[in-house]
Amino acid sequence: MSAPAVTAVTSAVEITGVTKTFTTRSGPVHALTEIDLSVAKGEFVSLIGPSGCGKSTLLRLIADLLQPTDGTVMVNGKTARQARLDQDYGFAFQQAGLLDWRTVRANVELPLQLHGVGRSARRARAEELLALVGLEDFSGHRPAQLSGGMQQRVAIARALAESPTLLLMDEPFGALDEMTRERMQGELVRIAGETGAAVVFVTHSIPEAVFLSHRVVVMSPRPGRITEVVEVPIGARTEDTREDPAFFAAVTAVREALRGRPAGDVAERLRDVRGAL
Ligand SMILES: Nc1ncnc2c1ncn2[C@@H]1O[C@H](COP(=O)(O)OP(=O)(O)OP(=O)(O)O)[C@@H](O)[C@H]1O
Repeated sequence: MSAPAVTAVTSAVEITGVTKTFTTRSGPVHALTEIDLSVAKGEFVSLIGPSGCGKSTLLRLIADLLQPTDGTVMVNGKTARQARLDQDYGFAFQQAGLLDWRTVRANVELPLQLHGVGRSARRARAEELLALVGLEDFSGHRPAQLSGGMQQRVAIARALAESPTLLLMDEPFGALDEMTRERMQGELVRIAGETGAAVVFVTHSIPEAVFLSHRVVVMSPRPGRITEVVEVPIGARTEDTREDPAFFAAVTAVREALRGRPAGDVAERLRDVRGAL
């Protein structure tokens, strides 16, 4: 008998037929219904939709912080639980969530320390990550001595500590001013590119979703479902990307989808824009 064929796992996340209903005192809350979503390795996908449509719930299902009522969530070809045990993903939230009494470097080292990595290896890894996020000169500072954007960069470095192949981010730049936010978006694109990590990113901002993502997943109000997936046909992101007609075309497509109108194909939309110029 021949050995079963070994198929390479190409998906970082594979969500199939997922429904999530919360049981509350005032009855069931149908947060998500019929969710199918696949995120390829190294792909950047944003989730966008009205408040309460289940974006954070979906992220928490991927992270195995919640279990689906129905359906399956696979991460790197394993169950979400196994992926959590294997530390396949890093998580970053709106609040940087740093420990004030630890130095910046000690914050980045924390997940490594919790998993028994030795002192010198931890330190070397933390220094490497702080350089990656441009904070090598601040490793001895306390979080309170840093700006909001710098704290968020520390949180990203910490999320990357164990070289996850998947980053789960829940509005990590939501509390930052617009200029810092744009700079952080540029940094994140670079970091994702350099580490090769797939990213699932929750945001309320259409331009942010478009700037960052290969695909933008648009969700409807409760019970949350995926109504459109908008492909963003923009190559390497640069300072000029936000002024590119392709960027505007993708922003318009996502906005239309959020309004419940068909987003259409962004490349076609772009041809129309160029034709009209
Ligand atoms: N632990 C919970 N118990 C009961 N209901 C919950 C729980 N967590 C979320 N919900 C409900 O599920 C729905 C989706 O919530 P979720 O936080 O995922 O939405 P969201 O799209 O991330 O919202 P926002 O954009 O406002 O952050 C909401 O109606 C919320 O009240």
